Amino acid sequence: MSDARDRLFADPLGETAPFTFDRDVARVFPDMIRRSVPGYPTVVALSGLLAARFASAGSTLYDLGCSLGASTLAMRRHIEAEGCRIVAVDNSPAMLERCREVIEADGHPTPVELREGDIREVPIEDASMVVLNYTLQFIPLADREPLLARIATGLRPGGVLVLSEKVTLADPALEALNIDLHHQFKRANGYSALEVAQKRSALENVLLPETLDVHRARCHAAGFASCDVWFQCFNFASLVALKR
Ligand SMILES: Nc1ncnc2c1ncn2[C@@H]1O[C@H](C[S@+](CC[C@H]([NH3+])C(=O)[O-])CC(=O)[O-])[C@@H](O)[C@H]1O
Ligand SMILES: O=C(O)C(=O)Cc1ccccc1
Repeated sequence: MSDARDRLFADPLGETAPFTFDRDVARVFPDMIRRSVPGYPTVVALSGLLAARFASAGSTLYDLGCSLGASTLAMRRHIEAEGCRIVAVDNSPAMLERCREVIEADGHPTPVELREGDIREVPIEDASMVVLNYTLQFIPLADREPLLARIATGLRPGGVLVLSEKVTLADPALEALNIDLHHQFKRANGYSALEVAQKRSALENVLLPETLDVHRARCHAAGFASCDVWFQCFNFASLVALKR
């Protein structure tokens, strides 16, 4: 059921409406994100290893913009510390409904609390790990630093933020190359040129990528002691930020 093929942009749409996380997207989401985001399966799986390393006893791990719970499941399987729980948040009712089914079917004993809400408003408390896997890119630019500052405050000393994003490159030749390679990746995964073009137009002004320099500087400004890239594939990167 969750392996339904993404054909949402396959037929000519005339004017493409802005991208939203509705019921249609939720139905095909695992297929869509796997075929669209180079490195996604690796980043999600390795988020689990980071959970094994960073989860501390009695703490909360947050999955902000959890979609169908892929990062939550990866963390849940790898936490070694006692008495942890996961709070997974998404503001799309369609995503959260399907996420609930996925989490229940998983049946692992670590408790997961699902919250339907805006990650800009959810309290972050007594956290050892916060994951923003491909979610900050949908938050208005002005709201990003206040969100990261609240995360830094809510983390325990020694805690970690995992921040995965589509990024832009300041060098125009590298930017053009990475966009081309990303489109080639999507074509190699079975998307037509029309699907690539229509989805790109739907994401305009919805998904706002920034440079890695901007992300690193914002993490520092928000109160993280250290921040850098641990994974990158074309114009998709994942950073860790550490709280001292
Ligand atoms: N303000 C917001 N508040 C709450 N949720 C939001 C907000 N804005 C967007 N979302 C949610 O963020 C998620 C982004 S997808 C994350 C993948 C997941 N992390 C994964 O590891 O599979 C990435 C992508 O589709 O490229 C969607 O489910 C939105 O509803
Ligand atoms: O598909 C794209 O071009 C993307 O940039 C990533 C993406 C993946 C899933 C939903 C929205 C954006």
